[in-house]
Amino acid sequence: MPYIKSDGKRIVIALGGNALGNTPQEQLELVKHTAACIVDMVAEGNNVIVTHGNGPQVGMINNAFAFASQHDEKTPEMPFPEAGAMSQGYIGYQLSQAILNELRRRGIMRSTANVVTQTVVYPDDPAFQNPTKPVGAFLTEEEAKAKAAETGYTFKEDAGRGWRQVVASPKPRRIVESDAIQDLFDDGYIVVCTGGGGVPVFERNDTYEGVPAVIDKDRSAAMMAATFKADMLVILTAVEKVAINFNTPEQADIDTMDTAKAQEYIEQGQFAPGSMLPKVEACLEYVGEYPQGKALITSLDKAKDAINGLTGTTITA
Ligand SMILES: Nc1ncnc2c1ncn2[C@@H]1O[C@H](COP(=O)(O)OP(=O)(O)O)[C@@H](O)[C@H]1O
Ligand SMILES: NC(=O)OP(=O)(O)O
Repeated sequence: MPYIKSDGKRIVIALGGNALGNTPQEQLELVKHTAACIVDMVAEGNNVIVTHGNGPQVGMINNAFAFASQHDEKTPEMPFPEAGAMSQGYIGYQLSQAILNELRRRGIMRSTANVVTQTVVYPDDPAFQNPTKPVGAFLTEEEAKAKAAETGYTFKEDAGRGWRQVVASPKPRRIVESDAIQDLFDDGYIVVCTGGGGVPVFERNDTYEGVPAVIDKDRSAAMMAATFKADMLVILTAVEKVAINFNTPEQADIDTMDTAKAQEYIEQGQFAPGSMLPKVEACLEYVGEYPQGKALITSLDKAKDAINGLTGTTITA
């Protein structure tokens, strides 16, 4: 399908878990709505890069192969980096297909391009000593402890929502396919890439090598937004605005915050580690690197209004 090069805003979008759901079947349905929200932004003339999480999906693939290989000698074990690449592949396929279908339905002559992406991380990253990234399903404390005893995996409580396996989440340093993504973006493609933050790789002796870890997709999205000098980083999650005193009777939504105010709230512990804190930190990394940029945290449903300044939480330098 041909595409029209647009002169609108250049936006890097990071999709949260609620845009995808937990199973491929659930996801196939949910991505129709996700695609409609993305195409709403494209229809206004914006150029978008779409990245997405993969915590539940990479955990599911990893668990499935671990279980199957234990019970069937013909099924191999699947290395964790390959499980990450598989998650990027199938999520990217479903997202891209749903976006294409929505573009066609509305008669919009734009096209998608999917890039399975690798992200360089450093071997001496302290994250490797302290796994923090939740992957896979939510378990009860009893289930998690039983699984930990059986497999040796690490499980932690995830922001009051249950127990999940955790793996290391090193800082993204460089997107290997950055030039290709930038060319596709500049040519007007809706680029679906860097899913799950990209498959983490070490770069040693001029060679890339996969690492069993999961990068925070919001951090990789922030790095791309800064690298590509995107006008906006848009982090889409389940809430319309970031709040102080979240989930208490004193909850108050934040419309805008600059770096200094955000740091003050971080020091007060206003943003939960493992959920909202890394999103705010990702926004700060982006505006720190590219102060002309605007970072936005909002919900998928409010994305179009938020990029037009009507809602969401905006974070500026
Ligand atoms: N201060 C806060 N303001 C708003 N939401 C918060 C706050 N602290 C924690 N949260 C929670 O963080 C969630 C977003 O994190 P998470 O669900 O991990 O992200 P993702 O959408 O990427 O999967 C929100 O849906 C909300 O439940
Ligand atoms: N890779 C990543 O950040 O995934 P989730 O958003 O699903 O945790």
